[in-house]
Amino acid sequence: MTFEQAFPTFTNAPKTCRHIISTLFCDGSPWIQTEEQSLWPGKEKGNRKSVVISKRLALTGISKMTYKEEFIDLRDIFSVKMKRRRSIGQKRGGTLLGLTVFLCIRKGRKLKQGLINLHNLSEDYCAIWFKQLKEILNGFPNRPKSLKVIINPHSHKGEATNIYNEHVEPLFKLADIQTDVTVTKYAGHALALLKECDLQEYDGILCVGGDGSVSEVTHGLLLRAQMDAGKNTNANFTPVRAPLPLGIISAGSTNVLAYSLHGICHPVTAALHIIMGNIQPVDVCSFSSNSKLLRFGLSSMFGFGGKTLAIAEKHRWMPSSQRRDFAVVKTLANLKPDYCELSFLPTRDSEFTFHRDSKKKTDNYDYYDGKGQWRHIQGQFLNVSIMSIPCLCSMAPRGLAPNTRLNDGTMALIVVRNTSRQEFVRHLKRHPTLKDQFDFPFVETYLVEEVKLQTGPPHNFVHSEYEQNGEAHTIPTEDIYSLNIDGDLLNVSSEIHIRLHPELLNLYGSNIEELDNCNAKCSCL
Ligand SMILES: Nc1ncnc2c1ncn2[C@@H]1O[C@H](COP(=O)(O)OP(=O)(O)OP(=O)(O)O)[C@@H](O)[C@H]1O
Repeated sequence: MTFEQAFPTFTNAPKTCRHIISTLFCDGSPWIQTEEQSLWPGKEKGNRKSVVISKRLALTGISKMTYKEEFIDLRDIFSVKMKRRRSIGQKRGGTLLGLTVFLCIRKGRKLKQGLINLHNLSEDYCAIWFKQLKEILNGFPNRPKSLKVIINPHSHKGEATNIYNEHVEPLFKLADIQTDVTVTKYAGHALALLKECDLQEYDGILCVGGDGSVSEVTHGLLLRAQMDAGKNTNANFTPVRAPLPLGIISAGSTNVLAYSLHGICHPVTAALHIIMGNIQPVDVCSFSSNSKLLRFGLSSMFGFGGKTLAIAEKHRWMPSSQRRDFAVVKTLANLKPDYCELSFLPTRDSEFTFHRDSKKKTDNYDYYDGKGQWRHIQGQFLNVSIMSIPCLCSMAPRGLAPNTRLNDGTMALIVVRNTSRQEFVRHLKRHPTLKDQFDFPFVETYLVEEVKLQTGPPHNFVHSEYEQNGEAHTIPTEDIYSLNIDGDLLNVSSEIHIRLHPELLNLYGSNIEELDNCNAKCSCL
């Protein structure tokens, strides 16, 4: 008797489901070639494979299955559970109904949970399949068993804990991932924790929060790696890679890293990337001053970006969405350029790009005449951005730096020279549109490996005033300026040296190549 004759209801199930079930029972070798994994191997009825599989299914005694999705493969499974009927309040035992297989399903950039119910009343059959599936799941690389979770309870609208408890923790439980949760009590708590906790207990770190929290955890994790490797961070050192991958559950207002990584802010997608062990290496920058390491980070802004964050931080009492818009408007109202000297090393293996008429730059430019040579520019700048990731966010769905990638070994250096407020606003307003935000004569972009940023000639210095014998005196003090590093504010007074370190950090996630298809809308300009 064929399988179809034995179990007529099963013939209506999607072919891919039959394919999955069959692969579970190929003794010793549950795998089918890649090209066959996403589709039923034989389209024509009665071919050799389908007959073999049908026989196997007949032997297993599968009586019924339900599943709506198509095109899945074994690697999409992240959990298997025994399915039992239990009366209300009953916690153990119950009548066995079969197995439930949990799957990760991709819908565009989103990942969601799916399931297949395999109905079978035999304890013996279910025990065998359960064991075999568990073995398969344990064999997948990078899937974490234990995570250190760090939650900032104050991020954005204070929703981080809820987001974790409602959307993430149940999935981790389903996937049998152990978690050790710390809810931070003060700014800098995550950094202190990562400096001293025993990381060997964990397979990965998870940060639930906004950009500032992610930045602190990224820095903490990389700093810890340097401490463990005995690196002297006060010299021009070559950093070692972070020991554990980092997962990000976005709970902030802008969530630049989460957007750049997942293309969307969706806690379930982020959680499933972690569960499935999807790893994406990213390039990281180190920020040093006077040969002293200040910070590891992924993006930085000086000028408009730094001042906006400084104002936003001073108005933390405002709701976060209003705070950001308020800070943008206030900084625009007082728009002033800063004098700045920039030295940079263009990327060796890629042409740096100009987005303005190069003829107009002859007065300021020491033209690049070979690869690997330092270049220098100086003048009055409204904003300088240095970014090792594309920095996607709702205000810039294609990215603040769409000309770089997560791990392409380059940083984007974007320089906005002094211009009128009106022109600068035009440049900002292009970020959420499909128009090129760099196509202005006052904007220049380069792909670089290293940057030195020096600001504030004597006439720009901050002066402190005092009175002596009735006379007013001024003392020039150091020029302190605000640097926005991944949404965290850093006040600096001397030259900043920014170096790129390719693939220094592994993140749980995937690479988003099709940036232009993102439909997010601007909310602040
Ligand atoms: N318990 C805490 N109390 C106060 N500050 C905290 C606490 N935990 C973390 N922080 C700090 O809060 C800062 C901002 O956090 P985060 O970026 O997560 O929120 P946000 O600013 O609301 O989000 P976004 O940056 O997306 O607007 C971080 O720099 C972090 O160091």
